[in-house]
Amino acid sequence: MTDQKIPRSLPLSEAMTISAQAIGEVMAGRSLTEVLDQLDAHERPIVQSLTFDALRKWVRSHELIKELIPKTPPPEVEHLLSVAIALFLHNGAEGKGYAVHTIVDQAVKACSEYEPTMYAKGLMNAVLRKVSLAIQAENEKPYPPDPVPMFFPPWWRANLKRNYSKAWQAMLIQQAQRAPLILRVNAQQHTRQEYQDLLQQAGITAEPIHSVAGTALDSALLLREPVPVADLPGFYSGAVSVQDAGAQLAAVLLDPKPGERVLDACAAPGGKTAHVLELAQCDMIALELDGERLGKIGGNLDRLRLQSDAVRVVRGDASKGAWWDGKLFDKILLDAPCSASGIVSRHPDIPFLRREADIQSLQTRQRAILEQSWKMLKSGGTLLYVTCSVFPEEGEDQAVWFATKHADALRLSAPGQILPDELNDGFYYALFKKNGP
Ligand SMILES: C[S@@+](CC[C@H](N)C(=O)[O-])C[C@H]1O[C@@H](n2cnc3c(N)ncnc32)[C@H](O)[C@@H]1O
Repeated sequence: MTDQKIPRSLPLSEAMTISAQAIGEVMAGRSLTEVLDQLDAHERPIVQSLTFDALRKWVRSHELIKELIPKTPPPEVEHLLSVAIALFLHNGAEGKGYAVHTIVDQAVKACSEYEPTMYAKGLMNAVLRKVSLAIQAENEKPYPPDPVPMFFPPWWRANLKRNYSKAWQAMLIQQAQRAPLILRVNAQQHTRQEYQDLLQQAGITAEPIHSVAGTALDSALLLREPVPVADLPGFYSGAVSVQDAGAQLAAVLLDPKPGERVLDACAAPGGKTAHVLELAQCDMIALELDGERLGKIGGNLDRLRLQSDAVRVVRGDASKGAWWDGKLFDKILLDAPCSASGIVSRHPDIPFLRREADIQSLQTRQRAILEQSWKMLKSGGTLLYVTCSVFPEEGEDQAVWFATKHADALRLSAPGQILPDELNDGFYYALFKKNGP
């Protein structure tokens, strides 16, 4: 997911109402991606942008709401307030965006257009005017009141504090920022330089990202000013994909060669499957447990023109062998189900959805998939274990557990834990070679 410029495709008041409702769904435990997937194409960019910002500024907006409204308002009003306040906060941080009176007018209009909030027009107007003054005063002070404006549950903060005593706060501040747009050029169609030239001809400025965590990247491009994907030359004929630079390490570290038998054990929506196939035409099984997500793999491969008889998308459980034909693999990419704690800047709903107990159950699932995958790997073959997590329980602890348990597992050089940064999300990478005769 990426932030787009806010296109004025929908009146702001309507977008605010939909965004407040989306926040209500997240608070009830639904994934924001799922909620956004149900919107019409013209609604999605603006609603996504408003909702992301509201979730990123949750702590600060709720401090202000608490300060100004002694009795907690009903959730519908609270969510609408958080959407409007986040717009003020982003204006303060970036010095651009909507005028104060527009935000207030549109939020009041949104209130009057939706039955459950209709009664709160006066309250909305009064609170937002006070908030705008408070934020203006705050911006004149040298330090913001809360360095981490985004909500992270206490157990999450405690975990990071324990494991990254110096970096934890900077990590959370980083994850509360808007994420840049990063592209992966399809090497089957263009070199990075060729595509950068095409972008330039279209008036879009991009710069190469040469490496992440010491691993060279040949296809990554950074767009500091995001654009809608429809404006990217050749997007619909597969010239390019949107993919974080940290995620682009997976296929590079796996290092596929033409004709090799490769398993992508947890494949949907297929971003890394596609990247592997862009690098080498291998004999690929893309395995996925979730039937709905499975459909996205084929869609991505179609758009990127990567479908062939050598590529099979299979529904199955990677922790079991029921789907497997018994033929060993040369390489296995295990992009395991995880907390997704490394990709919060692109999925700001995650801290609201995760529970502390999830970490242990994810650890158990990851181990089961690791065990089964190892059985399916040839002697001399390699397995790349990946998570988009920053919790060591899902990263280094797992790699150490695995290497200790398997005398035939040789650890090869790999980046290990990568922390979220301006250009990449947080990922974990461990590479194992199966020793054998
Ligand atoms: C981190 S995501 C994979 C992202 C994907 N590799 C990409 O780059 O687009 C993990 C995926 O594993 C799937 N999954 C979870 N448990 C699984 C299992 N036991 N077997 C196969 N897939 C599983 C999830 O449904 C999810 O789609």
